[in-house]
This record gives sequence, C-alpha cells and structure tokens, in this order.
Amino acid sequence: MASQTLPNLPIIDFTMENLKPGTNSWLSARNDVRRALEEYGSFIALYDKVSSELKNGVFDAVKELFDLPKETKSQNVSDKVYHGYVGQLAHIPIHESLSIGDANTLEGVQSFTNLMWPSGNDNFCENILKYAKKIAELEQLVSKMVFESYGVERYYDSHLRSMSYLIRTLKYREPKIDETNTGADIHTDKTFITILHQNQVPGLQLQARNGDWIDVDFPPESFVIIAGDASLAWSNDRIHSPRHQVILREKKTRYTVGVFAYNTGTTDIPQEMVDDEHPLQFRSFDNMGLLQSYFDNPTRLSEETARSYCGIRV
Ligand SMILES: O=C(O)CCC(=O)C(=O)O
Ligand SMILES: [Fe+2]
Repeated sequence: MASQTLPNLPIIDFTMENLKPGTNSWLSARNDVRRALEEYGSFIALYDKVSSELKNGVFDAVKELFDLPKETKSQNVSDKVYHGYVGQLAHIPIHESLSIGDANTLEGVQSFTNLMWPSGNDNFCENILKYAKKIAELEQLVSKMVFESYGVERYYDSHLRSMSYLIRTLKYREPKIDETNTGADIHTDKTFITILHQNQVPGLQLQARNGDWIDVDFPPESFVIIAGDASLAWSNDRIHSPRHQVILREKKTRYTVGVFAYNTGTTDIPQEMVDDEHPLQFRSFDNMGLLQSYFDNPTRLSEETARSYCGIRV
C-alpha cells in the first residue's frame, strides 16, 4: 500500500489493479482515506483512469472556454448560488470561474456547451463529460471507503443516488504589477467531497489542524481530494473540512478543474456516528441549503457554516 506522509498532504494510491472491496489493498487504502480525512480533511490521490490525452483535452477545452467574450461567459447563471460565472471581482481581479451543473450527464454538459457555443462544440462537450464521469468514479470509490470505514455502508446506495456533480473551471491569470496574487480567499468547501486537478501551476494552500499552511504540490497524475462541510456534519464532526486558499507563487496563469460533489435532498446523520464520545452535534440538513446559508452569511471560520445552519448546541 503506497501511502506516505510528506511535508505535503498524505498520498494514497488508487492505481492498483486489485483495488477491489474486500482485498487487503482496499482495506489498507480505506484506513488511509479515513485517517487522512480525519487529520487533514484532504489527501492527494494517485489515479490513472484519466489518460494524459483526456487531461490535455480538458485543459485545452477550458482555455478555449475562458477565451470567450465576457458577455458570453456571463450567461452562465443558475438559480443555485456559486453555480455560475464569477469574474471581475475587485478584491481578487485575477480570478475567473465558470460552473457546469450535472457535469456527469450528457444533458448537463450539452446545455452548458450550447449556451457558450450556440453552434456547438463537440470536442468540449465530449472531453468534459468523459472527465466528469471518470472523476465521479473516483469520488464514489473514496465515498464507499468512507462509508465502509464507519460501518455505515447500508446508507451508501442512497447516498450515491443523491449525489450531484458540478464542475467548476477556474482561471487565475498572472497578476499585473502591484496586483494581489490571491486567487481564492480562505474558505472551506460546502460539498461532501471536492476533487481538484490543476495545469501544473501551483497555488493551492491548505491549513492543517495545527494551523500551519501546507503548499499543496501535486504531480500531474494526481488529484487533490478535499472534504467539505457536508462531510463534517454528516460524520458528526469526525471528518475535517479544511480551510484553503489560492495564492499564485509563479508568474504563470493557473487553471484548475474542480469536481464538486454535493448531496441532494435531505442528508441524515447516521446513528452509528453518535456515541458517548461523540454526542449528536448536527441535525439532518440540505446540502444546497448549507451552500445558500454560506452565501447569505459568509464566514471565514471553517466550522461556522455547518454549525450555524444545522448545528445542535451541546
Ligand atoms: O484552484 C484551486 O486549487 C482551489 C479552488 C477552490 O478551492 C474552490 O473553488 O473551492
Ligand atoms: Fe475550495
């Protein structure tokens, strides 16, 4: 089991042929996943199901997307908060992002593609859909390990059915002289799980539980997994939802493709998560409601959104 702790985040290998439920390598990876999520709320996953060709195709497609006129990109709107075009913000001028809802479905990706390119862009559509499906498989592998590890696998199938996948493509352009190099402010994600990939330009920093900031450097064949506030509440405060931010350290443009996995409907806190050492701290919640409550009342403190939205005072 190739898992190690560098000054970086833990690294967990998902490339093994025989990584099947019940095998020794599965059980060992499962332990590593749980430990990493409880200690860091994050880890680097080595995952080889996304070919280099597909990764390159996705980043080429994303560059083409950001090169569209601002008027076109601004049409990316949604009734869900943080699900549309973000750009030209005075305090983080280098940041731009676009969101593709239901990104693991043809309808989701096609409707976004048609909005951006009314005469079509099959290449974009195919690359994004293929990528989203492969990353959703990784997310499901990780979630299955998490559910098994806590002995709550009987809820896994309904969890799986409730998952919705948003792709957010992000561009952090090279800052001009005298411009801030902050690309994303300190925040925690509101997802169950987020999976990030970058174009090899570093910038992601993640805060460890002891307060130290870790520069997350991840090799091209890897992905960064981050647990969000939905995991924190669902696990009754066992899984950490780490603060993170983006600071560009190099004079280069950074592109990130993030797959944001949210629960739809009501998420219950499994009764198995509650014992004498872990009294119940959260009520059942709606993940989109959690996201909306962050938008309505943004706070910099990681635990605050989940606690103020669905926390139980103990
Ligand atoms: O670009 C990155 O590496 C991180 C982006 C991020 O944290 C977010 O969009 O929530
Ligand atoms: Fe984030």
